[in-house]
Amino acid sequence: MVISKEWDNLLELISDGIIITDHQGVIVKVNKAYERMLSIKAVDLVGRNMSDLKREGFLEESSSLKVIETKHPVTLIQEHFGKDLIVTGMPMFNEQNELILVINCVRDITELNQLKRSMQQIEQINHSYFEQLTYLRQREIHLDGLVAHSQSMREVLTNALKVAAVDSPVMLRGESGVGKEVIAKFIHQNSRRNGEAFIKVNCGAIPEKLMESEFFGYESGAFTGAGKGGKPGVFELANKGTLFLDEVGDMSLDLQVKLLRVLEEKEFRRIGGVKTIQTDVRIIAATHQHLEEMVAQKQFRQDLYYRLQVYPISIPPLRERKEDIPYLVDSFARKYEEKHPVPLHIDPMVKQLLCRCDWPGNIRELFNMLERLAITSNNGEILPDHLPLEMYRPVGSTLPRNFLEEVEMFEYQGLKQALVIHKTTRKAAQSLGMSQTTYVRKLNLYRDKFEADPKMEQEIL
Ligand SMILES: Nc1ncnc2c1ncn2[C@@H]1O[C@H](COP(=O)(O)OP(=O)(O)OP(=O)(O)O)[C@@H](O)[C@H]1O
Repeated sequence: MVISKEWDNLLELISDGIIITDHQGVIVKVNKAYERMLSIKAVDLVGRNMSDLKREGFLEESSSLKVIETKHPVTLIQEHFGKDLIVTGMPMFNEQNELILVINCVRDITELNQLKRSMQQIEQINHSYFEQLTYLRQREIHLDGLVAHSQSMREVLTNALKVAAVDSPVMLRGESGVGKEVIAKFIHQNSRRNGEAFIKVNCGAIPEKLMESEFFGYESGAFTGAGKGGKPGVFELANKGTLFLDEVGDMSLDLQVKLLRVLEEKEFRRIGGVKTIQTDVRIIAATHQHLEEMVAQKQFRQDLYYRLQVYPISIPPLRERKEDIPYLVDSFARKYEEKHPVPLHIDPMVKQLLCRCDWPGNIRELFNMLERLAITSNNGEILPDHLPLEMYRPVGSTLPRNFLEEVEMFEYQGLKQALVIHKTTRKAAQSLGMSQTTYVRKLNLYRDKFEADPKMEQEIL
């Protein structure tokens, strides 16, 4: 098959490499772009069969041979002489539908691939910079004493950082003492409002009658006892800053309506005042209550609930992130040392023992206990035997040494717990579904095994 002069000229104008074979795979045309791309002369290829070139290792795959085999277009990606190539082979048929030529279009995608790899590297670098940035921002606050070592708390901080970047209301959920206020401050410090006021109102602590004036302030003479010159409320004080509404579930329905109105209209009036005051505050609410149930029972307004619940963050209880405890203890010690002349040394075994407790009062309870221990310790040294008896187990003989003893210790705690609740061994045994004899035998056995001073424990029981 001979290619006409016009076609030949045309093929030389194309910037992609072109290599054409006949229906048997014999090369009939190689354009200049192909020669340049693969640094090869057309005369060395024209007249050669693709099957021979493949056999000699010139190429691994031949699109021409594949097209001849299938009679369909074929696209291959090949590495050829150190270059990444994309090759598309197209069949050409005569009027009798017989294959006469295969036209292969070859494009060098080496640079494109390099670009793709560079892009991927840049993306990876960007990602690691972002992670480092988040980490550094968290560390900065960590230096303020905020501990977030556990995975769950790191997720809380990541979410808090995300929401800090916008102005939406945040709802912090979590048991008492888990650190809702700490996270509220963290959000404020990392928001554009940092540097402006952070005002906290405990909605559960202020008598209902005073709540409205606490929120919106009053003008002089607004009511009996209103001070001269009036007083600004928290919405004025927190202007441009953040208003932290702690225990928002304790707010009266009446005040809920007023709060919702301010949030929607962004303006209010002092009690007894005529002037409308514009307000620009970011609301962070917190509660340990089940607000959804309160909404169902009409104790909390649904519209306010949706308004505040735009971005909820749940802070897990300490018992679900005990790995934070040793770091919290260190954080406490650092804070304590800032205020007291005596350095605090907390024995590592104390940290271990503290990790065994469930801390229903969460971090507040942990810190209160540490404070008590720090005060009662002689020289700032806190040792295991300073801990309350139910926490303290002398090292060695009485601490579980293996899995079986761990299980026994667990069983022993259950036996004791049942006795505390049910008062008599008969009822305790009944509650655990065992006979009184078994109960007493196990209790005595474990008591001898795990208690430093069984007599003392007896008194407690
Ligand atoms: N992640 C933390 N790192 C260090 N200290 C913390 C952390 N979380 C809480 N604390 C400390 O624990 C104590 C209780 O925290 P906070 O007052 O924020 O809890 P809360 O959930 O707001 O409690 P409540 O619901 O009773 O108001 C504070 O002394 C606080 O500094």
